[in-house]
Amino acid sequence: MSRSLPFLTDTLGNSLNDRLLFAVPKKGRLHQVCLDLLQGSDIQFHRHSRLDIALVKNLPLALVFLPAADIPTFVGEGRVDLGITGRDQVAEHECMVPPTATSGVVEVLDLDFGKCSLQVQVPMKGELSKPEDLIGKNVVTSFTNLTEQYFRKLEAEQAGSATNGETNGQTKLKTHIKFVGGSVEAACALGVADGIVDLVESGETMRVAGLKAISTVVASSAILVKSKHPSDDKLVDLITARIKGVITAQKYVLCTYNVERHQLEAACKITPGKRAPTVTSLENTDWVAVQAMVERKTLAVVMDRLTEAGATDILAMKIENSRSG
Ligand SMILES: Nc1ncnc2c1ncn2[C@@H]1O[C@H](COP(=O)(O)OP(=O)(O)OP(=O)(O)O)[C@@H](O)[C@H]1O
Ligand SMILES: O=P(O)(O)OC[C@H]1O[C@H](OP(=O)(O)OP(=O)(O)O)[C@H](O)[C@@H]1O
Repeated sequence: MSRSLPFLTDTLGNSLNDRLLFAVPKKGRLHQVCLDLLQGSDIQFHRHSRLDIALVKNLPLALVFLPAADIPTFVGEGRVDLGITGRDQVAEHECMVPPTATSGVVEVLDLDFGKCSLQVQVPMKGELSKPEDLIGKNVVTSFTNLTEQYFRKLEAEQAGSATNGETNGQTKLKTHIKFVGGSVEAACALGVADGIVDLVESGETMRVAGLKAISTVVASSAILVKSKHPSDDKLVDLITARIKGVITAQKYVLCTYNVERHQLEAACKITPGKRAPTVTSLENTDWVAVQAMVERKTLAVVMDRLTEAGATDILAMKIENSRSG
């Protein structure tokens, strides 16, 4: 490990040179979920107020709190080894700074939260109904690079370009793309935009603003990313395994039930488990006890089907943590 960070060393009175640096969103939608994930992974730290760096007490690691939008830059340049951000932010960054052999981020893990889509939206009431209708008009977004790439392709396709939709950096874009840092949904009502490109999760913000989605630019979720050459590969693997364990534990529950042996095959088809269900004989009976991991979101239906298949004493238990190969 050889990184020279004199400023950070002075500010904290501690050396960061021998620590893996891990960037975490300092605010916004991903912040609290990331803190919960760190806690579940037993990454212990104390963050002084106003300070965006926290030393981890029980691992040679330091957390760096950064805006989600900046994390791909720091990780991509190898200034920070690991980070959590949205796939949308990585895509936006890579539009501007394409990865090379030595720079750019590597996706390590889909974290299964922060799910949303970057969508082209227009007023619900109005003449615009398809993305092509916005060509030559004003489009407001926080994702100017992805939006420019999207409309460049659309304009080229519409012009029947010989490049067959390939982007051409030299052609002047007809569509006017403007940046705003937040509250993008207000732009149409305020007359700044004819359409917007903004994130949609539940769709509530879009509906309340009187907008409808007409196309998807990128589907996103939170991801764990690493630099191309992290300072400590072993520690990256250890943190990845811990985070994966927490994510899996949140995604699954442990389901146990009793079933008569002649109904076991049908029951096991309902709960195949991650690898296979664990089956234990109940002493001096024709009954067996079955244990299997079940995806939390399918649990109610699985329990209904198990009951129909003759299972009884069905229990579902929260998994605190997990680890698998
Ligand atoms: N409504 C949402 N639902 C799920 N994930 C979202 C949502 N909005 C944003 N995200 C994800 O969170 C990331 C960070 O967005 P967010 O707007 O919360 O950050 P920010 O701009 O740093 O914070 P703030 O808006 O509070 O200033 C996005 O790039 C996206 O991946
Ligand atoms: O589909 P929904 O569930 O309504 O979520 C979408 C909204 O969430 C995000 O904004 P956020 O609330 O984070 O604030 P911002 O507008 O300041 O970015 C996004 O930019 C949308 O406005």
